[in-house]
Amino acid sequence: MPLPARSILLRNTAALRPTSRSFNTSSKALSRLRQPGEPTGPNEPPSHTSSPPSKSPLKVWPIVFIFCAGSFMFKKIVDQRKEEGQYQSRGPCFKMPAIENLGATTRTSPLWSPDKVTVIFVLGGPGAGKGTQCSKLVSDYGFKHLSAGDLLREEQDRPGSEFGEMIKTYIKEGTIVPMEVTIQLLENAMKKAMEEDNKSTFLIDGFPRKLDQAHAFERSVVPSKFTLFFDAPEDVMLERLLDRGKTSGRADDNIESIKKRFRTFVETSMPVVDEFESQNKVIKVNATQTPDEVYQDVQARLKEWGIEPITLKFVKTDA
Ligand SMILES: Nc1ncnc2c1ncn2[C@@H]1O[C@H](COP(=O)(O)OP(=O)(O)OP(=O)(O)O)[C@@H](O)[C@H]1O
Ligand SMILES: O=c1ccn([C@@H]2O[C@H](COP(=O)(O)O)[C@@H](O)[C@H]2O)c(=O)[nH]1
Repeated sequence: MPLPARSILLRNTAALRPTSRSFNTSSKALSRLRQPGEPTGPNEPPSHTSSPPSKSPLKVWPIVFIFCAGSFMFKKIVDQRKEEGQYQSRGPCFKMPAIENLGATTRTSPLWSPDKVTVIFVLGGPGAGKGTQCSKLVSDYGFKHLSAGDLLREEQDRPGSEFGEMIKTYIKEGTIVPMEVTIQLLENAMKKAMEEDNKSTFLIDGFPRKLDQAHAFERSVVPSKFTLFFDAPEDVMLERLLDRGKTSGRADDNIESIKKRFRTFVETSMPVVDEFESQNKVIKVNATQTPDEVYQDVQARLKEWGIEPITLKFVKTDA
């Protein structure tokens, strides 16, 4: 802030001059001889009316100094709060300017039409089996699978990423990374899959985890077709996650992080499912069954939405 603060100061110096008369020794001397409101001389108006501003720059320095010190202290406090906000476990109170500058969420109309680009959101509690089912769908339906969590972990580990540390903290705490980052990562990955692999149907796994993400994505990227929701109770998910944690190497597959993730899921992510449900855009599947049983249900439900597998069967021939 040094420059704006200085330019304000320069403008204010002129504005402050009239009031600085009280610091002028000659004015002080005169006021000692006068009663309040008494004219300052035979041809002078009473003292409560304005008199010409003093030209001496010396008189404004105390005010300039106080202003500078105040601005400096204010900037220090703002900087400190920004830093604290970035590492708060329940989400930041200040966003980094760099995040605000990310373009994906600033559009007021969608980048793509739902006629050209199909997005299926995949939601469910941590460990419900979203990733497992997405893998199966990819091989049978040719969808492009994009996991928001995987994209965030990739960005976290990318050398030189300005968001790496922040993402790490949010993931460990099981809270939701500011939507600007996640939506930009998703948009980039979608563009890449369209350009390089000619994909136009996306399974977006583990997103949107918060209402603001859902609204921003549908407003600025593309409206979703529907949401595939994998439903399982916490005890089932906990057992799966602890088991996965033995080999996953994930920083959040431990009991402390899992509890926080469950809480975030109930408080922050379920409202997203409820909102889509109210729009009749949710396919809910019982995720406590075996992976194959869950998948059978998924396939049956997709068929109801007119979505069929594209799997090519290779038949062995004699030639
Ligand atoms: N239906 C199932 N029955 C038993 N185990 C399952 C089932 N589906 C997935 N799993 C196992 O549970 C663990 C979590 O599955 P998966 O990674 O697919 O869940 P997820 O919903 O994507 O989790 P997260 O949200 O944490 O990424 C994995 O170890 C997986 O092998
Ligand atoms: O939209 C999202 C998706 C994920 N996160 C963070 O990542 C972790 C892990 O996500 P998984 O889907 O389990 O891989 C999640 O707990 C969040 O901290 C996010 O912030 N926003």
